Amino acid sequence: MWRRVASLSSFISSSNSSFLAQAACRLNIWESLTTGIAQQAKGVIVPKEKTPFITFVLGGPGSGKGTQCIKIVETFGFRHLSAGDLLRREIASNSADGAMILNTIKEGKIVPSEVTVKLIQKEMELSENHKFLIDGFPRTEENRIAFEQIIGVEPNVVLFFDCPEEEMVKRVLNRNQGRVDDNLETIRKRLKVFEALNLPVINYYSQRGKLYKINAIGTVDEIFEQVHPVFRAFEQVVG
Ligand SMILES: Nc1ncnc2c1ncn2[C@@H]1O[C@H](COP(=O)(O)OP(=O)(O)O)[C@@H](O)[C@H]1O
Ligand SMILES: Nc1ccn([C@H]2C[C@H](O)[C@@H](COP(=O)(O)OP(=O)(O)O)O2)c(=O)n1
Ligand SMILES: [Mg+2]
Repeated sequence: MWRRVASLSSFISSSNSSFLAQAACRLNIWESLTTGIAQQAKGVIVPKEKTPFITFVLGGPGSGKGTQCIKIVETFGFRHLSAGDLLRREIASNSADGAMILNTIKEGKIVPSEVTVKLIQKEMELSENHKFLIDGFPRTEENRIAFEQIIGVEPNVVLFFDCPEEEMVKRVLNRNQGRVDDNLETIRKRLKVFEALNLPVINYYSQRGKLYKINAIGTVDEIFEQVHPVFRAFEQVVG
C-alpha cells in the first residue's frame, strides 16, 4: 500500500502541501532508507514506481456511467471509485455526516466537496492499483478545484456520457436499486443541477483537450465500443 501512496508523488507539484504529497515524500524517504538498502543487499533491481492514471467519468444521472465503469474494470483493470457509492456507504454506516449526505442526495443537491474528496482520497491511498476510474466526480467546479487542491493531481482522461434527458429519466426510473433519489421529483432537480453545475466542468476539460465525448444511446456493448479505443490509446502510458 505504501508503494501506491509513494507513487502519487510524481504527479504532485512541489509546492503542494496536501496530505498525499507529504505522505509520499515521507514514504519515499522511508523507502530509500529501508527497502533500498535491503534490495541492494540482495542484488535486486527495484522497479520504478508507477505513476497514477486518473479518469473522471462524467454524465447526467442515468447516462450509464456505472454500467460502463464495470466493463472498463473488466477489460482494463482499473480501480472503480464511485463518488455516489462512497457517499451512500457513509449514510449506511451512520457516520457523523450520514444524515447531511442523505438529505442532500434526496434533494438532488451536491454534498460539500471536502466530504466527497476526503472519501475518494482515503480509497486512493488504500489502493494497490494505480489506475483509477472516478465515477460521478467532479460534479461542480467546486468539486474539481477541491480535488486539485487536496489530492494535488489532475485527471489524464475525462469521459463524458452524452445522453438525452428523457432517456436518462427513463433509465433512472427503471433502475430498481432502491435508491432514495430514483424518483421523478429528485431526478428533475438533478437534471437542473447537472446542467447548471456539471456542464461547466465538462466544458473546462473540453478546453483542456482531455474530454472524450461518448454517445450514450445504444446497447451497453455498442457504447463500450466507443469507450474501448480511448483506453487502448493510453495502454502504453497507463502501464
Ligand atoms: N446503454 C444502456 N441502455 C439501456 N439501459 C442502460 C444502458 N446503460 C445502462 N442502463 C441502465 O440504466 C440505468 C442507469 O445506469 P447507470 O449505469 O446506473 O447510470 P449512471 O451511473 O450514469 O447513473 C441502470 O438501470 C442500467 O442498467
Ligand atoms: N461528486 C458527487 C457525486 C455524487 N453526489 C451525490 C449527489 C448525487 O445526486 C448522488 C448520487 O450520485 P451518483 O453518482 O451515484 O448518481 P448517478 O449514478 O449519476 O445516478 O450523490 C455528490 O454530492 N457529489
Ligand atoms: Mg452511477
